Parts: sequence; C-alpha cells; structure tokens
Amino acid sequence: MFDNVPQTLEMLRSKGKQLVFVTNNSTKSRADYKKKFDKLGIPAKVDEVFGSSYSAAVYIARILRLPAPKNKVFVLGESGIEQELASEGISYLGGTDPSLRRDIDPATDFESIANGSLLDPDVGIVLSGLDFHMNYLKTAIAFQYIQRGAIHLATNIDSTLPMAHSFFPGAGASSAALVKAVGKGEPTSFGKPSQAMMDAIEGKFQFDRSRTCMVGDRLNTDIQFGIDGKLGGTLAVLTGVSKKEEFLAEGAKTVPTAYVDKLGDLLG
Ligand SMILES: O=C(O)[C@H](O)[C@H](O)COP(=O)(O)O
Ligand SMILES: [Mg+2]
Repeated sequence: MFDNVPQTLEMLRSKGKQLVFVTNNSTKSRADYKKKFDKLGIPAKVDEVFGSSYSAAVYIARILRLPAPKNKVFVLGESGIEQELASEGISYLGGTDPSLRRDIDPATDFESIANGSLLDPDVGIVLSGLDFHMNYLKTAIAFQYIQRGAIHLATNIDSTLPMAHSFFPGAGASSAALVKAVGKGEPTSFGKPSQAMMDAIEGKFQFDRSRTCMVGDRLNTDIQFGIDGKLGGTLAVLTGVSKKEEFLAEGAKTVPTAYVDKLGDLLG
C-alpha cells in the first residue's frame, strides 16, 4: 500500500469530499472489500465500494430485467459475482459450484450438454468475470447457453490482472475462449472504462463529473476512465502509472504520490 493512504482519505473526508472505491476485480464483493479495507486500516463503508460484480448485478436486476422464468444467470467466475447477484435477488448457478470444477468427461458430458440434461432451461444470461477455476467443462456449458439464446455479459474485460508487482491473465483472458467460440466479439461489460460503469456510478452517487477526479494505477483502465471526458474531463491524479508521458499527452494534470496532500487543493 502507498504511504499515508488512511491520512489522505481522512483529509479528503474532512474537506467534505465524497469517496468512491471503484474496482474491476469481480472476485470480491463490496462486503469482501470492506473486510480488506478493515485489515489494511483504511476507513471505508460498504456503500462506498463500487465493483464490476455489483455493477453487472445492478444492470441485470434493474435495467435488463429479463422476464421470469428465463432470467437465471450462469456464472463464470468467483464468489464476488455470486454475492452481488444474490444481493440484487438474482438466481444464479455455476460460479463456485464444486461439481463444475472438474475435467470434462468426454464419454458422458458432451452428450449431456448437447441433449440439455446438464443445462438449466431457465438460464437467460451468461456472466463472465475473473475466474481462477476456468476449465473446458464450464466453457462448453456457457457456450451452449449462449447458442440457445442466453445473453453474454462480462463484469469486465481487462486483459491482465496486476498482482505481486507483475501481471497475470485478467478477466478478459478468462472469457477469451468463450468469446472466440461464440464469435460475436466482446460481450457488454461493466468495468472501467466502460460507459456502463460510469453511468452506474454516477447514478448511484449523484456526483458532479466536472468536480471529480480519479486515482488509478493503469493507463488502459483507470486512467482512461478519468480523462476521456466522462469523468472530470482533463483532471486526474496519479498514484503510480507506468506510461506517464502517454497520460500527459492526453492533456491531463498529474500529481506525484508524494504530493497527494495537494489533492484537496485540486478539488477546490
Ligand atoms: O482482470 C481483472 O479483473 C482486473 O485486472 C483486476 O481485477 C483489477 O481490477 P482493478 O481493481 O484494478 O480495477
Ligand atoms: Mg487497478
């Protein structure tokens, strides 16, 4: 963690600034993040967290509103997605179901998927996110649901996951096999820097875009979200970005982490 994060957040709160913690990581729910913040000593409320799983669940429950009974969600991902779907009252299957965390059995599974006996006829949506347990069986089932009319949505489509000061396959890589098999391009996704995520955050928190700035860690997601005219236009604050020149070329102002105490001045 960067130095002085709790102090910086406290300073912002003391100036009456509204804080929203935005993450594309679908493996954790807002409640999971609250626990993580507690462990790190960062004061935060569950309601201040906005994740891609929650964003997708809100879209499915409040905007898409598929008519029952064909409104169940087949999940390709971890418990964060399941928790947020449950919080919006959406029925789901797949996800962390241990019976699907296995190799496909060619002697039986192809037939059972093809004849529908391994499928739930009420699935109307396939929702994919970062999946630490990807396998052929789940991909094949998801593919069949989509072939039978289910809508493919994604929490987010990041190519990589930054971990341990390196990069690993991200949510977009998790669903890449499915996307290739379906052949219709990327699914609608709800993470940064999508307009869907932006609209959802703005809808929930009612903030003024022209007086908003975003602190992020990557040019391809967080930073674009901050400068592409959707969030504050040209102002963003960096806490560590590898391609600073590219960011500057976009006309953004930057503040090194060491001067993050100026954040309040920037926000006025
Ligand atoms: O692949 C992903 O899902 C993302 O790379 C990852 O979860 C990071 O999300 P962030 O919290 O940085 O938005
Ligand atoms: Mg990030």
